[in-house]
Amino acid sequence: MAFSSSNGSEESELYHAQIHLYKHVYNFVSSMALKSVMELGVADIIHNNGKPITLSELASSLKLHPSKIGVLHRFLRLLTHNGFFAKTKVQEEEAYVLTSPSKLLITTKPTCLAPIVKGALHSSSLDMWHSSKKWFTEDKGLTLYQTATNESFWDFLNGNPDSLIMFQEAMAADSHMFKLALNECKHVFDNLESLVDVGGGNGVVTKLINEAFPHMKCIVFDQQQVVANCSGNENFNFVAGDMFKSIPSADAILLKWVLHDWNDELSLKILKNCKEAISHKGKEGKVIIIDIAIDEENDDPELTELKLDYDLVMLTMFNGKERGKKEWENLIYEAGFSNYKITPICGFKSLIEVYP
Ligand SMILES: C[S@@+](CC[C@H](N)C(=O)[O-])C[C@H]1O[C@@H](n2cnc3c(N)ncnc32)[C@H](O)[C@@H]1O
Ligand SMILES: O=C1c2ccc(O)cc2O[C@@H](O)[C@@H]1c1ccc(O)cc1
Repeated sequence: MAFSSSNGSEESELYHAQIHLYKHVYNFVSSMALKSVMELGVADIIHNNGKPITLSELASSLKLHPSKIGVLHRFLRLLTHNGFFAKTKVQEEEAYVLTSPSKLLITTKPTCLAPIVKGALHSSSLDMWHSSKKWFTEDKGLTLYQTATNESFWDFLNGNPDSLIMFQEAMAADSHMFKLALNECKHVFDNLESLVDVGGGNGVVTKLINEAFPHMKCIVFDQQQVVANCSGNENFNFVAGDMFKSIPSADAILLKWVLHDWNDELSLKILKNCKEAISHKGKEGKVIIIDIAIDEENDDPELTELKLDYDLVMLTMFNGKERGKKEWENLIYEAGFSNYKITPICGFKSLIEVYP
Protein backbone atom coordinates (compact mmCIF):
# COMPACT_ATOMS: atom_id res chain seq x y z
CA MET A 1 0.00 0.00 0.00
CA ALA A 2 1.80 3.11 -1.25
CA PHE A 3 -0.62 5.82 -0.08
CA SER A 4 -3.61 5.69 2.23
CA SER A 5 -6.91 7.24 1.18
CA SER A 6 -7.01 9.76 3.99
CA ASN A 7 -5.52 13.11 3.06
CA GLY A 8 -3.74 13.48 6.41
CA SER A 9 -1.68 10.32 6.14
CA GLU A 10 -0.95 10.94 2.46
CA GLU A 11 0.68 14.21 3.49
CA SER A 12 2.48 12.56 6.36
CA GLU A 13 3.88 9.92 4.01
CA LEU A 14 5.04 12.65 1.64
CA TYR A 15 6.70 14.52 4.50
CA HIS A 16 8.49 11.36 5.59
CA ALA A 17 9.59 10.67 2.03
CA GLN A 18 10.91 14.22 1.82
CA ILE A 19 12.92 13.81 5.03
CA HIS A 20 14.27 10.45 3.82
CA LEU A 21 15.44 12.00 0.55
CA TYR A 22 16.97 15.11 2.12
CA LYS A 23 18.77 12.98 4.71
CA HIS A 24 20.39 10.97 1.93
CA VAL A 25 21.23 14.08 -0.08
CA TYR A 26 23.11 15.46 2.91
CA ASN A 27 24.71 12.25 4.20
CA PHE A 28 28.04 13.56 2.85
CA VAL A 29 27.99 16.47 5.33
CA SER A 30 28.57 14.14 8.28
CA SER A 31 31.48 12.46 6.44
CA MET A 32 33.04 15.80 5.58
CA ALA A 33 32.54 17.26 9.07
CA LEU A 34 34.27 14.16 10.45
CA LYS A 35 37.14 14.63 7.99
CA SER A 36 37.47 18.33 8.92
CA VAL A 37 37.62 17.57 12.63
CA MET A 38 40.11 14.74 11.98
CA GLU A 39 42.36 17.12 10.00
CA LEU A 40 42.23 19.70 12.83
CA GLY A 41 43.37 17.03 15.31
CA VAL A 42 40.46 17.65 17.71
CA ALA A 43 40.59 14.09 19.13
CA ASP A 44 44.28 14.42 20.03
CA ILE A 45 43.66 17.75 21.78
CA ILE A 46 40.76 16.42 23.86
CA HIS A 47 42.74 13.26 24.66
CA ASN A 48 45.86 15.22 25.68
CA ASN A 49 43.76 17.59 27.79
CA GLY A 50 43.08 14.65 30.12
CA LYS A 51 39.71 16.08 31.16
CA PRO A 52 36.61 17.49 29.38
CA ILE A 53 37.52 20.52 27.28
CA THR A 54 35.41 23.67 26.83
CA LEU A 55 34.83 25.18 23.39
CA SER A 56 37.04 28.18 24.15
CA GLU A 57 39.88 25.95 25.41
CA LEU A 58 39.58 23.80 22.29
CA ALA A 59 39.51 26.85 19.99
CA SER A 60 42.58 28.25 21.71
CA SER A 61 44.51 24.94 21.40
CA LEU A 62 43.59 24.83 17.72
CA LYS A 63 44.69 28.47 17.33
CA LEU A 64 41.40 29.20 15.55
CA HIS A 65 40.58 32.63 14.32
CA PRO A 66 38.04 34.04 16.87
CA SER A 67 35.48 34.32 14.08
CA LYS A 68 35.57 30.52 13.69
CA ILE A 69 34.70 29.56 17.28
CA GLY A 70 30.99 29.52 16.42
CA VAL A 71 31.78 27.46 13.32
CA LEU A 72 33.62 24.86 15.40
CA HIS A 73 30.66 24.75 17.79
CA ARG A 74 28.31 23.91 14.92
CA PHE A 75 30.61 21.21 13.53
CA LEU A 76 30.84 19.68 17.02
CA ARG A 77 27.05 19.95 17.48
CA LEU A 78 26.49 17.72 14.43
CA LEU A 79 29.25 15.30 15.39
CA THR A 80 27.98 15.13 18.98
CA HIS A 81 24.53 14.34 17.60
CA ASN A 82 26.20 11.60 15.48
CA GLY A 83 27.87 10.04 18.53
CA PHE A 84 31.45 11.22 17.92
CA PHE A 85 31.59 13.48 20.98
CA ALA A 86 29.64 13.77 24.21
CA LYS A 87 28.96 16.87 26.28
CA THR A 88 29.33 17.44 29.98
CA LYS A 89 29.62 20.54 32.24
CA VAL A 90 32.81 22.08 33.62
CA GLN A 91 31.90 24.80 36.16
CA GLU A 92 28.57 25.47 34.45
CA GLU A 93 30.29 25.64 31.04
CA GLU A 94 29.69 23.00 28.34
CA ALA A 95 32.68 20.77 27.71
CA TYR A 96 33.40 17.99 25.23
CA VAL A 97 34.65 14.47 25.82
CA LEU A 98 35.60 11.75 23.36
CA THR A 99 33.34 8.77 22.70
CA SER A 100 34.47 5.32 21.51
CA PRO A 101 34.27 6.26 17.79
CA SER A 102 36.27 9.51 18.19
CA LYS A 103 38.89 7.67 20.30
CA LEU A 104 39.68 5.91 17.00
CA LEU A 105 41.04 9.28 15.77
CA ILE A 106 43.70 9.61 18.52
CA THR A 107 46.88 9.47 16.47
CA THR A 108 49.13 8.08 19.21
CA LYS A 109 47.01 4.93 19.63
CA PRO A 110 47.66 1.80 17.54
CA THR A 111 43.90 1.61 16.90
CA CYS A 112 43.91 4.99 15.11
CA LEU A 113 41.76 4.96 11.95
CA ALA A 114 42.46 8.58 10.92
CA PRO A 115 44.42 7.33 7.85
CA ILE A 116 41.26 5.53 6.62
CA VAL A 117 39.24 8.77 7.00
CA LYS A 118 41.99 10.67 5.17
CA GLY A 119 42.35 8.20 2.26
CA ALA A 120 38.72 7.21 1.77
CA LEU A 121 37.52 10.85 1.87
CA HIS A 122 40.40 12.30 -0.17
CA SER A 123 39.37 14.06 -3.37
CA SER A 124 41.27 11.38 -5.35
CA SER A 125 38.77 8.80 -4.00
CA LEU A 126 35.66 10.97 -4.34
CA ASP A 127 35.92 13.04 -7.54
CA MET A 128 35.11 10.04 -9.78
CA TRP A 129 31.49 10.01 -8.53
CA HIS A 130 30.73 13.06 -10.71
CA SER A 131 31.34 10.88 -13.80
CA SER A 132 28.83 8.15 -12.95
CA LYS A 133 26.32 9.10 -15.65
CA LYS A 134 29.01 8.87 -18.35
CA TRP A 135 30.11 5.51 -16.90
CA PHE A 136 26.55 4.11 -16.91
CA THR A 137 26.00 5.04 -20.53
CA GLU A 138 29.27 3.59 -21.89
CA ASP A 139 30.48 0.00 -22.24
CA LYS A 140 34.24 0.29 -22.35
CA GLY A 141 34.94 -2.25 -19.59
CA LEU A 142 36.35 0.53 -17.41
CA THR A 143 35.88 1.27 -13.73
CA LEU A 144 34.19 4.51 -12.73
CA TYR A 145 37.62 5.64 -11.52
CA GLN A 146 39.12 4.98 -14.98
CA THR A 147 36.21 6.68 -16.74
CA ALA A 148 36.82 9.78 -14.65
CA THR A 149 40.63 9.85 -14.68
CA ASN A 150 41.77 7.76 -17.69
CA GLU A 151 43.89 5.50 -15.47
CA SER A 152 43.27 2.69 -12.99
CA PHE A 153 43.46 3.45 -9.27
CA TRP A 154 46.47 1.08 -9.04
CA ASP A 155 48.28 3.01 -11.83
CA PHE A 156 47.40 6.27 -10.09
CA LEU A 157 48.97 4.96 -6.84
CA ASN A 158 52.05 3.69 -8.66
CA GLY A 159 52.60 7.08 -10.31
CA ASN A 160 51.99 9.12 -7.15
CA PRO A 161 54.27 8.13 -4.26
CA ASP A 162 52.43 10.35 -1.73
CA SER A 163 49.11 8.74 -2.61
CA LEU A 164 50.65 5.26 -2.44
CA ILE A 165 51.92 6.09 1.06
CA MET A 166 48.47 7.44 2.03
CA PHE A 167 46.86 4.21 0.79
CA GLN A 168 49.41 1.96 2.52
CA GLU A 169 49.01 3.93 5.76
CA ALA A 170 45.23 3.49 5.56
CA MET A 171 45.61 -0.27 5.03
CA ALA A 172 48.15 -0.48 7.88
CA ALA A 173 45.78 1.41 10.20
CA ASP A 174 42.97 -1.02 9.48
CA SER A 175 45.32 -3.94 10.03
CA HIS A 176 46.08 -2.93 13.63
CA MET A 177 42.49 -3.92 14.52
CA PHE A 178 43.58 -7.43 13.62
CA LYS A 179 45.66 -7.56 16.82
CA LEU A 180 42.45 -7.86 18.85
CA ALA A 181 40.93 -10.32 16.39
CA LEU A 182 44.04 -12.50 16.53
CA ASN A 183 43.25 -13.34 20.16
CA GLU A 184 39.91 -14.78 19.04
CA CYS A 185 41.23 -16.68 16.02
CA LYS A 186 44.71 -17.74 17.15
CA HIS A 187 43.79 -21.40 16.61
CA VAL A 188 43.51 -20.74 12.85
CA PHE A 189 47.29 -20.16 12.74
CA ASP A 190 48.29 -22.94 15.17
CA ASN A 191 50.70 -25.59 13.84
CA LEU A 192 51.59 -23.63 10.68
CA GLU A 193 55.31 -23.69 9.89
CA SER A 194 55.07 -21.09 7.14
CA LEU A 195 52.70 -18.43 5.86
CA VAL A 196 52.65 -16.06 2.88
CA ASP A 197 50.58 -12.87 3.27
CA VAL A 198 49.64 -12.17 -0.36
CA GLY A 199 49.08 -8.45 -1.04
CA GLY A 200 50.31 -7.95 2.51
CA GLY A 201 51.30 -4.28 1.99
CA ASN A 202 53.83 -3.07 4.52
CA GLY A 203 53.37 -6.17 6.66
CA VAL A 204 51.42 -4.99 9.73
CA VAL A 205 49.27 -8.13 9.89
CA THR A 206 52.17 -10.49 9.19
CA LYS A 207 54.21 -8.82 11.92
CA LEU A 208 51.38 -9.39 14.42
CA ILE A 209 51.16 -13.05 13.38
CA ASN A 210 54.95 -13.39 13.57
CA GLU A 211 54.97 -11.90 17.09
CA ALA A 212 52.30 -14.40 18.19
CA PHE A 213 54.06 -17.31 16.42
CA PRO A 214 57.82 -16.44 16.35
CA HIS A 215 58.80 -19.83 14.86
CA MET A 216 56.52 -19.47 11.85
CA LYS A 217 58.34 -18.47 8.64
CA CYS A 218 56.34 -15.49 7.42
CA ILE A 219 56.59 -13.79 4.04
CA VAL A 220 54.87 -10.57 3.00
CA PHE A 221 54.31 -10.83 -0.75
CA ASP A 222 53.40 -7.65 -2.62
CA GLN A 223 54.29 -5.54 -5.65
CA GLN A 224 57.89 -4.35 -6.05
CA GLN A 225 57.00 -0.69 -5.47
CA VAL A 226 55.25 -1.56 -2.20
CA VAL A 227 57.89 -3.80 -0.59
CA ALA A 228 61.04 -2.27 -2.14
CA ASN A 229 62.04 -0.39 1.01
CA CYS A 230 60.66 -2.82 3.60
CA SER A 231 63.03 -4.86 5.71
CA GLY A 232 62.28 -7.77 8.02
CA ASN A 233 64.21 -10.43 9.88
CA GLU A 234 64.88 -14.18 9.66
CA ASN A 235 61.26 -15.28 10.07
CA PHE A 236 59.58 -12.13 8.74
CA ASN A 237 60.53 -11.35 5.16
CA PHE A 238 59.34 -9.29 2.21
CA VAL A 239 59.20 -10.75 -1.29
CA ALA A 240 58.25 -8.81 -4.41
CA GLY A 241 56.12 -10.45 -7.10
CA ASP A 242 52.84 -10.67 -8.95
CA MET A 243 50.07 -12.78 -7.40
CA PHE A 244 48.54 -13.26 -10.86
CA LYS A 245 51.72 -15.06 -11.98
CA SER A 246 52.79 -17.19 -9.01
CA ILE A 247 52.83 -17.16 -5.22
CA PRO A 248 55.66 -18.54 -3.01
CA SER A 249 54.93 -21.94 -1.38
CA ALA A 250 53.83 -22.10 2.25
CA ASP A 251 51.62 -24.11 4.63
CA ALA A 252 49.07 -21.30 4.53
CA ILE A 253 48.29 -18.29 2.37
CA LEU A 254 46.69 -15.20 3.87
CA LEU A 255 44.61 -12.84 1.70
CA LYS A 256 43.43 -9.88 3.76
CA TRP A 257 41.37 -7.23 1.96
CA VAL A 258 42.71 -8.48 -1.38
CA LEU A 259 39.96 -10.46 -3.13
CA HIS A 260 37.39 -7.66 -2.74
CA ASP A 261 39.61 -5.51 -4.99
CA TRP A 262 39.07 -7.94 -7.89
CA ASN A 263 36.18 -9.35 -9.94
CA ASP A 264 35.38 -13.08 -9.92
CA GLU A 265 37.56 -13.90 -12.93
CA LEU A 266 40.70 -12.35 -11.43
CA SER A 267 39.89 -13.54 -7.89
CA LEU A 268 39.68 -17.07 -9.29
CA LYS A 269 43.14 -16.66 -10.78
CA ILE A 270 44.54 -15.53 -7.42
CA LEU A 271 42.82 -18.40 -5.56
CA LYS A 272 44.10 -20.98 -8.05
CA ASN A 273 47.65 -19.64 -7.57
CA CYS A 274 47.10 -19.89 -3.79
CA LYS A 275 46.00 -23.53 -4.20
CA GLU A 276 49.18 -24.23 -6.17
CA ALA A 277 51.28 -22.55 -3.46
CA ILE A 278 49.94 -24.86 -0.73
CA SER A 279 49.79 -28.01 -2.90
CA HIS A 280 52.91 -29.57 -1.30
CA LYS A 281 50.93 -29.88 1.97
CA GLY A 282 48.19 -32.03 0.42
CA LYS A 283 44.99 -31.73 2.47
CA GLU A 284 46.88 -30.00 5.33
CA GLY A 285 47.40 -26.66 3.62
CA LYS A 286 44.91 -23.82 3.83
CA VAL A 287 44.05 -20.39 2.50
CA ILE A 288 42.89 -17.80 5.03
CA ILE A 289 40.77 -15.00 3.57
CA ILE A 290 39.88 -11.90 5.58
CA ASP A 291 37.21 -9.87 3.81
CA ILE A 292 33.61 -8.74 4.11
CA ALA A 293 30.81 -11.33 3.90
CA ILE A 294 27.44 -9.72 3.20
CA ASP A 295 24.70 -11.33 5.30
CA GLU A 296 21.52 -9.25 4.93
CA GLU A 297 19.41 -11.85 6.74
CA ASN A 298 21.41 -11.94 9.96
CA ASP A 299 23.25 -8.61 10.17
CA ASP A 300 21.54 -5.50 11.49
CA PRO A 301 20.62 -3.00 8.74
CA GLU A 302 23.34 -0.51 9.71
CA LEU A 303 26.06 -3.16 9.33
CA THR A 304 24.58 -4.28 6.02
CA GLU A 305 24.60 -0.66 4.81
CA LEU A 306 28.33 -0.37 5.58
CA LYS A 307 29.02 -3.62 3.70
CA LEU A 308 26.92 -2.47 0.71
CA ASP A 309 28.70 0.92 0.75
CA TYR A 310 32.02 -0.93 0.57
CA ASP A 311 30.66 -3.02 -2.31
CA LEU A 312 30.02 0.12 -4.37
CA VAL A 313 33.40 1.58 -3.45
CA MET A 314 35.12 -1.63 -4.59
CA LEU A 315 33.03 -1.71 -7.77
CA THR A 316 33.68 1.89 -8.74
CA MET A 317 37.37 2.08 -7.81
CA PHE A 318 38.59 -1.41 -8.77
CA ASN A 319 35.80 -3.36 -10.49
CA GLY A 320 35.94 -5.45 -7.30
CA LYS A 321 33.07 -6.61 -5.10
CA GLU A 322 31.97 -7.53 -1.60
CA ARG A 323 30.52 -11.04 -1.57
CA GLY A 324 27.71 -12.83 0.21
CA LYS A 325 28.09 -16.38 1.57
CA LYS A 326 26.82 -18.02 -1.65
CA GLU A 327 29.21 -15.91 -3.78
CA TRP A 328 32.15 -16.89 -1.57
CA GLU A 329 31.10 -20.55 -1.79
CA ASN A 330 30.86 -20.45 -5.61
CA LEU A 331 34.26 -18.78 -5.93
CA ILE A 332 35.94 -21.17 -3.48
CA TYR A 333 34.53 -24.33 -5.10
CA GLU A 334 35.23 -23.05 -8.61
CA ALA A 335 38.89 -22.53 -7.65
CA GLY A 336 39.03 -26.27 -6.80
CA PHE A 337 38.82 -26.15 -3.00
CA SER A 338 36.60 -28.66 -1.19
CA ASN A 339 35.61 -27.01 2.06
CA TYR A 340 35.42 -23.65 3.85
CA LYS A 341 34.33 -22.03 7.11
CA ILE A 342 33.24 -18.40 7.60
CA THR A 343 33.70 -16.74 11.01
CA PRO A 344 32.86 -13.03 11.62
CA ILE A 345 35.82 -11.02 13.02
CA CYS A 346 36.84 -7.37 13.53
CA GLY A 347 33.23 -6.09 13.63
CA PHE A 348 32.45 -6.03 9.93
CA LYS A 349 34.84 -8.48 8.29
CA SER A 350 34.93 -12.28 8.27
CA LEU A 351 37.72 -14.82 8.40
CA ILE A 352 37.20 -17.54 5.81
CA GLU A 353 39.25 -20.73 6.17
CA VAL A 354 39.52 -22.50 2.83
CA TYR A 355 40.70 -26.12 2.48
CA PRO A 356 41.92 -28.09 -0.56
C1 LIG B 1 43.76 -3.35 -0.28
S1 LIG B 1 45.41 -3.65 -0.11
C2 LIG B 1 45.46 -4.77 1.27
C3 LIG B 1 46.76 -4.72 2.00
C4 LIG B 1 46.82 -5.63 3.22
N1 LIG B 1 46.55 -7.01 2.91
C5 LIG B 1 45.91 -5.12 4.31
O1 LIG B 1 44.87 -5.69 4.55
O2 LIG B 1 46.25 -4.10 4.90
C6 LIG B 1 45.74 -4.70 -1.48
C7 LIG B 1 47.20 -5.03 -1.67
O3 LIG B 1 47.34 -5.87 -2.82
C8 LIG B 1 48.55 -5.49 -3.45
N2 LIG B 1 48.57 -5.95 -4.85
C9 LIG B 1 47.88 -5.43 -5.89
N3 LIG B 1 48.17 -6.11 -7.02
C10 LIG B 1 49.06 -7.07 -6.69
C11 LIG B 1 49.74 -8.08 -7.42
N4 LIG B 1 49.53 -8.22 -8.73
N5 LIG B 1 50.58 -8.93 -6.76
C12 LIG B 1 50.78 -8.78 -5.42
N6 LIG B 1 50.16 -7.83 -4.66
C13 LIG B 1 49.31 -6.99 -5.28
C14 LIG B 1 48.56 -3.99 -3.31
O4 LIG B 1 49.85 -3.44 -3.52
C15 LIG B 1 48.06 -3.81 -1.89
O5 LIG B 1 49.11 -3.77 -0.97
O1 LIG C 1 39.06 2.11 2.73
C1 LIG C 1 39.39 1.98 1.57
C2 LIG C 1 39.80 0.69 1.05
C3 LIG C 1 39.86 -0.43 1.88
C4 LIG C 1 40.27 -1.65 1.34
C5 LIG C 1 40.66 -1.75 0.05
O2 LIG C 1 41.04 -2.96 -0.45
C6 LIG C 1 40.61 -0.66 -0.78
C7 LIG C 1 40.16 0.55 -0.27
O3 LIG C 1 40.09 1.62 -1.12
C8 LIG C 1 39.09 2.59 -0.74
O4 LIG C 1 37.85 2.03 -0.73
C9 LIG C 1 39.39 3.13 0.61
C10 LIG C 1 40.64 3.94 0.53
C11 LIG C 1 40.90 4.66 -0.63
C12 LIG C 1 42.05 5.40 -0.73
C13 LIG C 1 42.95 5.42 0.31
O5 LIG C 1 44.10 6.12 0.19
C14 LIG C 1 42.68 4.71 1.46
C15 LIG C 1 41.51 3.98 1.57
